[in-house]
Amino acid sequence: MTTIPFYKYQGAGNDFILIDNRSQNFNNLSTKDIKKLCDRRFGIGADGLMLLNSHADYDFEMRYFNADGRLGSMCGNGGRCIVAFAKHLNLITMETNFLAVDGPHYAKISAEGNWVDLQMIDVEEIFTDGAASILNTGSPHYVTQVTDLEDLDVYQAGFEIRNNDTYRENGINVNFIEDKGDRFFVRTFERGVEDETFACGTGVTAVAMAMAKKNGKTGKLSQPIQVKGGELRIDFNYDGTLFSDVFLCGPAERVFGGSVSI
Ligand SMILES: N[C@@H](CCC[C@H](N)C(=O)O)C(=O)O
Repeated sequence: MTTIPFYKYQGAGNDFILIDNRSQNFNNLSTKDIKKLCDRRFGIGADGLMLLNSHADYDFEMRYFNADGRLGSMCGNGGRCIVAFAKHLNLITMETNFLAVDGPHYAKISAEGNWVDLQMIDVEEIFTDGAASILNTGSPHYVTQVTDLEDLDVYQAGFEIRNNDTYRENGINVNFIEDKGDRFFVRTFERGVEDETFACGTGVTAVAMAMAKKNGKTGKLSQPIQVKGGELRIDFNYDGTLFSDVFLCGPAERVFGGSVSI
């Protein structure tokens, strides 16, 4: 039996188990272990689990697993939470450069310590699938506009798109948007959780980019986004071809800590 000290964090309701693995004691967690730890009835409960590893060239390395226990692609809200965790561990102060699965990331933390601006990868390619936009912001996303998002069955609609002939094999995260005038309201069905989550950081980043392109907006842009778990903001530059200087900004809070035996 292994005892694992952990912390639970959340960023706009997207929640994660954080484990300090600088000792490398938890390298061998299996898919089954991670799935159980993330289970909301038989485990701690979370949308994903992250190991914070040491790295020779960066402040730390983020290794992200989805709630199904499998290695995920980039998680934006997870990235913001692991930065807050690194600060809690006194590994960093107000700024950091760390490594994630999609490459290096820079982030800065607010003076209060519970707000993190995380730089995301530059994006150039946006494809279409009917009226939907398809893009990769570190994770693959399908972005589609709807009316009356409050009443949409996001689980059913997201499940059908994620499991259709085009996306079944590799999966995709499905984001539904309603334009509220001063902000977008977004709900996401997440691959790897296989359910709706309260927020998806790479998802809202994809939404901000897809909608800027669709609405012909260029220059230095700042897009507020409302999700089920709170408010996020995407700051970026768009020259009509490339999205650069992209920052996912929002809350990242420690909820509780403890230890668990598996
Ligand atoms: N919640 C995440 C997205 C996590 C990655 C995703 N589920 C996948 O592997 O496709 C976020 O905040 O970006």
